[in-house]
Amino acid sequence: MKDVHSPDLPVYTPQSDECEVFETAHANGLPLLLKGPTGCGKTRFVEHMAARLGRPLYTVACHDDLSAADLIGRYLLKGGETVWVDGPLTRAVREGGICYLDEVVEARKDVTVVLHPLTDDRRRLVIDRTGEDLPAPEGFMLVASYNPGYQNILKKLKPSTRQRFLSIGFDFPQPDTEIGIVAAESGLDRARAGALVRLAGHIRTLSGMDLEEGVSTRLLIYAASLIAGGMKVERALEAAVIEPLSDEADVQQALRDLAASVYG
Ligand SMILES: Nc1ncnc2c1ncn2[C@@H]1O[C@H](COP(=O)(O)OP(=O)(O)OP(=O)(O)O)[C@@H](O)[C@H]1O
Repeated sequence: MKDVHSPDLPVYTPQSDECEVFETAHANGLPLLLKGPTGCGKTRFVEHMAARLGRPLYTVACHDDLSAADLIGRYLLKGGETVWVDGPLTRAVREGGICYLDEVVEARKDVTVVLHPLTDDRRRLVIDRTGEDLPAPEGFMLVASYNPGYQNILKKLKPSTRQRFLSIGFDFPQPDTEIGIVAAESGLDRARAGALVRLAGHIRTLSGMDLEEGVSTRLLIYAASLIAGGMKVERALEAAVIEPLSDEADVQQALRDLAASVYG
């Protein structure tokens, strides 16, 4: 395992004891589900932990067309011959790596059939097309994420799937932690990063009412990077916060008013 402070680890500031939970899950061969809003650090967390544990990481951004074959692999025609090509999940199993399924709830239903035997005590990947039945070696871990905020009734994880995973709930970091993250990622000073985080605090109290979701740490970093690069705060907020959050003129105006009250 790598030193937590090693310079080649992707930087991650913990929110709580999530690193210990991840490590223990990994040591025990248990799958982990990360729940939380977009852009709050889930992917960075997995990248950090995979590097820390010295495991290869295969990340798959799930979408509504993603099928089991996209994860497992398929036969492809190469130079007149048909050859089997492993998908990212199979590669992770063969190498004892970590497979991260981002927004797993988006994937097609046949994906669940593949995940179930991998996420209970069988820990096996069955590849019908090649007739292989691969036991997952020590080191292999399945991590999935989903955003409970914008799930609709049709797109929910079934209890039989959810209850195969340990779960960690993520949220936006505490203000002091978030200021540190925004400043470190963008190069902006802490005072100006602090103003952005204060604005975010106000905007997040609006989410659910006028906004589908509060402003992410990712967008704050974008805004901070623009400001650090010399752009005027007003223009940076317009491009990195107001336009990305809403298309509606009245909501955009409410956000501008909030910004004016913070920067007033
Ligand atoms: N705790 C943290 N430590 C360091 N950087 C962070 C942290 N949280 C967020 N970030 C920064 O915010 C950015 C967005 O985070 P990340 O991509 O991990 O979000 P996410 O939760 O995976 O989002 P999505 O669900 O949209 O994939 C990262 O690239 C990183 O710059």
